[in-house]
Amino acid sequence: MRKNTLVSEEANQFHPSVDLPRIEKAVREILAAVGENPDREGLLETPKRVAKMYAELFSGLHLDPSRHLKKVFLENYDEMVLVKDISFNSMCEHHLLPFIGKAHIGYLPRGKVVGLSKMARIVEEISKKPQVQERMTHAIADLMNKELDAKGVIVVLEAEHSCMTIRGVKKPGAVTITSAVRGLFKSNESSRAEAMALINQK
Ligand SMILES: Nc1nc2c(ncn2[C@@H]2O[C@H](COP(=O)(O)OP(=O)(O)OP(=O)(O)O)[C@@H](O)[C@H]2O)c(=O)[nH]1
Ligand SMILES: [Zn+2]
Repeated sequence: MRKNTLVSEEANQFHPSVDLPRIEKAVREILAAVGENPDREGLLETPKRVAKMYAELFSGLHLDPSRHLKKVFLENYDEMVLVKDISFNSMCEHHLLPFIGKAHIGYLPRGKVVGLSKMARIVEEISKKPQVQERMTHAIADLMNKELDAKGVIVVLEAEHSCMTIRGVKKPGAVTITSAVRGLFKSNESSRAEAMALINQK
């Protein structure tokens, strides 16, 4: 006997611990609480859609991004590798509103390099949970540093927080920039300056 009639007929393609019917119930409750009629035509499928949306936007809660950095290539290259303009969207944990921007990741390899797409994959997974930009920046830097045993890692994130643009203080265009440096990028000013110049180059 099914407990909740809102439950989707589709197979749950999300992690088994994601309780879609529970999210659907909560969304219905929010709609009612703000004074909407959750039973009107246009809103009938909304709880189901929102449940799937949250399952997708928070899918990183159930993933371990380190798995993307396990396959490395042994390469005699010890100069900087920088992937910039990796687009991301995450959800601010204070308001559950998106913050959207770009990540730039540079590292100085110590004999091991990683597939470039893997740097975008870790950004993607680390972004898919309730986040703050500072923690996300640190998480990317620490993961790169640990898994690659790099000589140095630099991570810069720039993002617009919709909790600051569509509500509250309402300042569209305000961009938050966070950075984290590890290893040589911390101790060597010219390496850090070189990376920042490349990141800022349009
Ligand atoms: N440090 C940091 N703050 C964030 C981030 N995302 C959102 N915030 C801020 O979290 C704060 C929450 O502040 P509160 O005073 O608890 O909540 P609030 O009353 O909704 O605040 P206002 O947005 O000023 O209306 C706000 O200042 C947001 O701008 C983030 O990634 N990092
Ligand atoms: Zn917020």
